[in-house]
Amino acid sequence: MKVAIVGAGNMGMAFAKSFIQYDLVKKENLFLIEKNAARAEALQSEKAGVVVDTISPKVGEYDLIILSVKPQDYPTVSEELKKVIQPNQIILSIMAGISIDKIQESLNHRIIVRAMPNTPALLGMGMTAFAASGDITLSQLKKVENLINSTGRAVFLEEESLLDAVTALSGSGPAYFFYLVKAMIEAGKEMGFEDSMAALLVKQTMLGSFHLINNAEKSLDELIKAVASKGGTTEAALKRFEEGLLAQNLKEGIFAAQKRATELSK
Ligand SMILES: NC(=O)C1=CN([C@@H]2O[C@H](COP(=O)(O)OP(=O)(O)OC[C@H]3O[C@@H](n4cnc5c(N)ncnc54)[C@H](O)[C@@H]3O)[C@@H](O)[C@H]2O)C=CC1
Ligand SMILES: O=C(O)[C@@H]1CCC=N1
Repeated sequence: MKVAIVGAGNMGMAFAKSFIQYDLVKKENLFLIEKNAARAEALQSEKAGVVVDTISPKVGEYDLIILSVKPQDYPTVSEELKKVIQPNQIILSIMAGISIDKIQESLNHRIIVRAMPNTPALLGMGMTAFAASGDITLSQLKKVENLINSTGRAVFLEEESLLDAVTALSGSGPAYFFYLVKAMIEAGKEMGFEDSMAALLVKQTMLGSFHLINNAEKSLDELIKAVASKGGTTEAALKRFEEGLLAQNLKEGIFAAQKRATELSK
């Protein structure tokens, strides 16, 4: 398959690297359109693919075009892209908040897949949800799904409107996890540990706990109960979290992310 990527930044390249790793796309068939000169030069020197800095008619030769610029940069991109796009090309957008309708209208093009990945895709451990326009064939959809599967797990959504919630939950989710880990490491340092020791204690705890969620055959409440002894230390921490409305604040943060995704589509 021949793939062009408009915006070879973090997510665009996370995708590209997985396609190459699983031999779904050959480097000579990977067209990287990257506006930032320093970034383009770095991609060039690591021989990541065929690197260019602007959208040209050559883009029309690729089976799939991935849109991975920031939503704010999309108007400029669509202006250029609509001049060169060919009717049989598949568009895969990973941009937050920009609807299939909007992409169809701005590109005057029908075949659109809209996906929301996350950064663990860098390690082939991403979580992506995707939806598609009614105009796509099953064969085209399967081709895109096969590509996304190389970046981790993928789920198809019948309802595109759920993608803003996906963005808030799994798209932004890695940042929430890093935020919690960072706060725990900081607490460790304030209690007297060296940075590296605090980080080790927290990271191994998060890793082991994640595997318990998947393997212990217990609900999250049961797992919490198994740690929190009556009158003990965990209970003291959980009580403080409840007083500070930590769970509620987390949920409200996620709802704010969903609202922002919806705003981006306007
Ligand atoms: N970073 C994340 O965790 C996730 C990001 N996304 C979406 O992916 C998209 C990209 O995000 P990131 O990779 O984080 O951003 P990024 O800033 O790393 O990458 C965007 C790239 O697009 C390039 N660019 C901007 N305008 C261009 C143009 N006209 N032509 C060619 N290249 C151009 C920039 O120079 C930059 O390298 C966004 O729309 C975001 O909503 C989706 C899921 C997760
Ligand atoms: O923060 C953002 O807007 C993008 C979408 C999901 C993760 N990063």
